[in-house]
Amino acid sequence: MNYANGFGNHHSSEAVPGALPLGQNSPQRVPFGLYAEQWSGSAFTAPRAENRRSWLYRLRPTAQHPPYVPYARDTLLRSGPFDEEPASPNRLRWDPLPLPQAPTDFIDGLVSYGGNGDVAAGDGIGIHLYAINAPMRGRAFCCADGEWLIVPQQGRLRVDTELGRIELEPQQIAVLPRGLRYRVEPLDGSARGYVCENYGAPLRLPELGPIGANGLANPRDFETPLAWFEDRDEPTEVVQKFQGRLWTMELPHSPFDVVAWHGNLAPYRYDLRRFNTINTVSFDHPDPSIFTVLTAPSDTPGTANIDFVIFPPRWMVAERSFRPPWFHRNVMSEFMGLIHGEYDAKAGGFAPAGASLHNQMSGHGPDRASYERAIAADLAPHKIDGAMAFMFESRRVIRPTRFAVRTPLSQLDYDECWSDLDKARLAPAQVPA
Ligand SMILES: O=C(O)Cc1cc(O)ccc1O
Ligand SMILES: [Fe+2]
Repeated sequence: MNYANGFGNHHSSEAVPGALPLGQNSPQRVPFGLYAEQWSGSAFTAPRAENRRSWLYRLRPTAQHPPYVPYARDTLLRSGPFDEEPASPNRLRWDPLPLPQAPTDFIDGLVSYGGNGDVAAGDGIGIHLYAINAPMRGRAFCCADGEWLIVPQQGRLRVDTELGRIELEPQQIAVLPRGLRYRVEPLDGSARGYVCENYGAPLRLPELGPIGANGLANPRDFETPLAWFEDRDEPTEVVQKFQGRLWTMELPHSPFDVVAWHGNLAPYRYDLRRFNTINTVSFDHPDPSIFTVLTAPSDTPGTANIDFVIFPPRWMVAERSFRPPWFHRNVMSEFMGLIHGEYDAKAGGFAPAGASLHNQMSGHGPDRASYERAIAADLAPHKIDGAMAFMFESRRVIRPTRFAVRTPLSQLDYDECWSDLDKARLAPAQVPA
């Protein structure tokens, strides 16, 4: 298809031969009278390894637009600071987000569940779900507040972006950099999924350390779309998320008019089924960081603004071990979603398109049924198959939105999944007086 491979590469692409200037970025006269525009995703002076920018050659400069005005429709999209509700030490879990009845496109079908940090400080994340049944017709979206990691759960999407077209299906993900304009179309009538909006440093591949040069998500499996454009003089509403609010303006033409581009700031997709999962071949359940697909670092080494972690199909072979996720309290906060199947720590209640939140230091772990099953299991090699769960793990407490707290999807009985775990048995003589 129309993609170039590799993570963070410098790509060059032209939808019309001869549109891309050679040997320089900004010639006195750009071929065909196109406008050269630099799109900077990092400070000019960021070190090379962090520096991200692309040069776009387009029919009109982005600068040519009327003023933005506040977006009039009600929206459940929220941003940091998340202060609608107190942060709660309680474990939270939600039933699947239903698909809409009325026609709803991607912009209006976004519902924020929570987040942390502050868009103004460029630190933290927003967590949204989408449930949609209509294309963004005559509309484009753009987020100036952060990059968007899109995790489809149901239904294929086509994401037309300024730099090219991405097709996505469940078990694939896309990352859309800050400032990119795009429109989303469900290809199967309706679609549903999760979004992590990252206000901080962009997502990148984790270090591999002693794993070596290969493994986990391999760079060559990341796909960036090639240049594509449309020359349509039809009114298009551009909705921009800026400092936590939506703004809108209308262009008399399509904003998808980039005929050629080159650089290393670009959207990309990745198929989670390509993940080279690494796990124990001896004993004990490793820390789930071994399943990190992408990480967005913070200024504290090894402590991510957000780690995107998956729980893909894999062989469980650990000997003499409790194989599911262990009981746990974590300084990092954990928001989980399920694309399909059953998650090995939860025999019930955690459904595809549902979600859970285990915040900093809240005790969590396998429910009673999963625990009983695991301690009784015959420890023959066993394949966890037909399931794909994921986690957005963040250094800061994830504060729920009002929607998340008040929606009837919120499972008020979530604590019950641990309440009937039996007490450990000691003989009276073993207990200190
Ligand atoms: O289910 C969870 O809470 C996520 C998780 C998974 C795992 O394999 C180990 C620890 C952990 O927190
Ligand atoms: Fe956990």
